[in-house]
Amino acid sequence: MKLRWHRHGRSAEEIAGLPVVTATEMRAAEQALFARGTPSFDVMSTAGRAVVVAIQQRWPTPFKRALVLAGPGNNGGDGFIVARELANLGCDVHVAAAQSRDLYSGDAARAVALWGGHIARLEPGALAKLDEGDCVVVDAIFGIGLARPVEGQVKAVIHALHGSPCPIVAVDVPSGIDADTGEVLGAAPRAALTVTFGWPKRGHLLLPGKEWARDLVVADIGCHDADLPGLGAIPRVNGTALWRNDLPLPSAADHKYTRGHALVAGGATMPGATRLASRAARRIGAGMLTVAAPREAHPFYLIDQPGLIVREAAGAAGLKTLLEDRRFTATLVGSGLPADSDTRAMVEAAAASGRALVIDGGGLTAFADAGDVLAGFGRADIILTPHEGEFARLFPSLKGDKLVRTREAARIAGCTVVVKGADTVIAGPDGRTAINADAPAWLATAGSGDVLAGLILGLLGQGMPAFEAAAAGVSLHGMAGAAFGPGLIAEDLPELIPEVLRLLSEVDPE
Ligand SMILES: NC(=O)C1=CN([C@@H]2O[C@H](COP(=O)(O)OP(=O)(O)OC[C@H]3O[C@@H](n4cnc5c(N)ncnc54)[C@H](OP(=O)(O)O)[C@@H]3O)[C@@H](O)[C@H]2O)[C@H](O)CC1
Ligand SMILES: [K+]
Repeated sequence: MKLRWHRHGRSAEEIAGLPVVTATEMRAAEQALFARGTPSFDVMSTAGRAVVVAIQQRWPTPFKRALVLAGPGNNGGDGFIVARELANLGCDVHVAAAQSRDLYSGDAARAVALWGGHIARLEPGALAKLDEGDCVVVDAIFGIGLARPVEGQVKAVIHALHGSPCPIVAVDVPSGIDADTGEVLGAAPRAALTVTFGWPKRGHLLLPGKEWARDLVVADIGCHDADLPGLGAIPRVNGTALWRNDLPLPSAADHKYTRGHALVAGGATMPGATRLASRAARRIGAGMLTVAAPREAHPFYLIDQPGLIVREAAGAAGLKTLLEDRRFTATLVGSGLPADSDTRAMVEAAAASGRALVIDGGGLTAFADAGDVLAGFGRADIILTPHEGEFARLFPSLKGDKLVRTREAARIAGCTVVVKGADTVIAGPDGRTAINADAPAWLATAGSGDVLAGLILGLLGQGMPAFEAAAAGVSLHGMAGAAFGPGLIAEDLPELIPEVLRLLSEVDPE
């Protein structure tokens, strides 16, 4: 039984590269599996057994008791399989169901028939069992068939679960979490572990669903990627599988110029941000790094990075002149710059130079009321790195979940878009999309975004394709944050890149 684990807040490498599907895509793949001759009830049985194996792996000491909460559909059916399997292992299993035995149909009815035990009503009273402790709760109320907000008795049960010391294992999806968007519809239990089938669902990786699902297991139930309709356009879990082959690593033939000359537009107001980005670009391998800044700002940039070049460039005209030097391979404009017309002009000058470009911070907000100008840029090697606030000001008309909005922004702008957060989404204008699953919460510190912009610049400057540079930058940023952990400040991140690259080089790229 192949189970892929993604422990919450830890590396997602085990699920990296996997398609991230919607309920509709999952159902289509399920049908393809059935069409290949696999009986649907066998798939349900495999799904139920996978939940039990995951529980055994997560909690090696068997629970004395289990309380299975079963809904009216096939998610409930899975629950009855789990109940029987746990009972066969000697666990004292109790089942509470949303409807009586005779109302079940199809595979779920077969699963109910195989459960010989008592079935209580699904109501808060059924949770009394938990008071005895040493009990696991199996949430098999709703899965990908959730069709509307949870209410009534089910809502009351979910509320009564909050604060229970007994861990909750969600079957497929925490009941009440929209599998496509990660939204909480009415109410949902906070799981300790979620076991899903085939592939991760969008709602497992997007907030808030990601926080409700917690540890995630993806169980193989016999589906193949080829069963998925429109596989090429389906988002993927970010990780080395998406960018490793394009990661620029130096060879004996390299020298500073072949490793790319990156340029960062710097100012006098927030030089710290520009310095963090510059340091990160150098740490990730840019052969040379120049900060272009007005003369009065030069002392800020000369203090701590002797290897960094500082050139005078006043505004867009100065930047334009500098970029006539064809040896510059990529530019970053915005980190540490005010959101004003000067900055906007510098972004436009950098875009007009035809060089790969990262637009961050003030460089984005400078277009707050002129999103259509950004739309005119239309180049995949122009990478926008907004956080949600900046995104909302740039694309105020876009609605829907983060994945849908980011994709649409990439399509509209014709650029690569990285919308940052605990569930960062990377989207290319060609429709390729990745969701980052393992950014540690320690990254929520000032300057962290500037480091990310610098990492992406450094990779772009070395000639890495834009989508891969963005995806790799986000991953490496997360790996550095995880490597440091508690007490992380942005200044620590660039200095951890060498360790992250060393670890990567030790991992065999199978
Ligand atoms: N994907 C796979 O490969 C497999 C999935 N399995 C499991 O099956 C579920 C999906 O089962 P499905 O029956 O389609 O849907 P659910 O069980 O998730 O829920 C649907 C039933 O729940 C009712 N419903 C939906 N929302 C609500 C609500 N807010 N309040 C009350 N009732 C609700 C819905 O009723 P309708 O009135 O809308 O018809 C349905 O009765 C999947 O998640 C997996 O766990 C297979 O077992 C294995 C293969
Ligand atoms: K569930």
